[in-house]
Amino acid sequence: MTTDVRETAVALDVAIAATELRQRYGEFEAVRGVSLTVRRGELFALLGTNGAGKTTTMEVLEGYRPATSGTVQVLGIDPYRRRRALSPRVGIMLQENGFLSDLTVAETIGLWRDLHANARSLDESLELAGLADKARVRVRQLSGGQKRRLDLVLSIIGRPEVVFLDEPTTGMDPEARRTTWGLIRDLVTDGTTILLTTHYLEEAEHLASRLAVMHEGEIRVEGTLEEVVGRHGDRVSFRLPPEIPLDALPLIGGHTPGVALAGGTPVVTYTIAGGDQATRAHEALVPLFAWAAERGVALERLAVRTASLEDVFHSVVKESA
Ligand SMILES: Nc1ncnc2c1ncn2[C@@H]1O[C@H](COP(=O)(O)OP(=O)(O)OP(=O)(O)O)[C@@H](O)[C@H]1O
Repeated sequence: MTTDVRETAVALDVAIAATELRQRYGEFEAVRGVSLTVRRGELFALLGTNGAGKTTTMEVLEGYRPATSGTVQVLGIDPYRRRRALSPRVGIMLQENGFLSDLTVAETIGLWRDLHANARSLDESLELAGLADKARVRVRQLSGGQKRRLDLVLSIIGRPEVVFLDEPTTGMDPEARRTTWGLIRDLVTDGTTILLTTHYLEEAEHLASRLAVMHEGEIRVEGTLEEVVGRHGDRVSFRLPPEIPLDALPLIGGHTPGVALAGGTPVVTYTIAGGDQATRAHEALVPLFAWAAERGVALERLAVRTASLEDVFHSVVKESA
């Protein structure tokens, strides 16, 4: 099989693939064996701590640098060796934009339009950027959030099949962020494949079909939001009844509780993982209520909640500490 045939075969339903990707900067290994697959039409969110290796991973996938080891493919093509073949099909929004800040918004869009065969019109681009009234304004006079929005629109001006968005909504106010999410969702609806990095967990919750949390160069957690938080477990919590000593708290499903102070009051929390996600909280509550009834105590402020993405994120960092 020639390289091209093999590449095409892989490209049918996988848009982005990295296998055992490693990236060194001198002695420092920034990415340590990352494997991920993004299917066509999917939005995959790469989350992680500062310095986790997200941007580095993106840069290798974008073809900015060759991988130190491992393989990467975008639309079945090696993004570094065949960057020119790939570039009309890929849109890239970097963390730092490279605008010529003396140009007006319209001139900047015009410049980008000239680079693409099937570019969106100036009017559509201004509309998508929410900058219809800023066409004659110089780019340097835009706010940080407006520049991000313009940058996003420039990355999709040529209607790419795959888009890399590195922290696309940083610096945007909550309203602008919501509008931008709408734009990103529309791209996905139209079949665009998107790999996005973000520090806003809510952004991943809103947009991602699948997500991964990176830390220290590795993917530590990966899956759909439901899978990721489901694996982490449900939380059952209540105020510790004053008359109950800590060692009298029951085991629930074999788990001991954690006790932490919340506003000066000890709060008991059980993390219920494994089992049937749909019913495990219920199964945990049955023996807990029996225990409380036996002792004649009420479980004050009883709450059951599924783990949040934030819980998952913090535990990834804590496990490494
Ligand atoms: N050109 C470079 N030369 C040397 N080290 C680098 C270079 N670029 C990145 N690094 C280091 O590699 C690690 C990963 O950086 P990277 O920018 O990929 O992380 P990140 O997950 O995108 O972080 P952030 O969320 O802060 O943007 C960091 O420790 C960073 O200091």
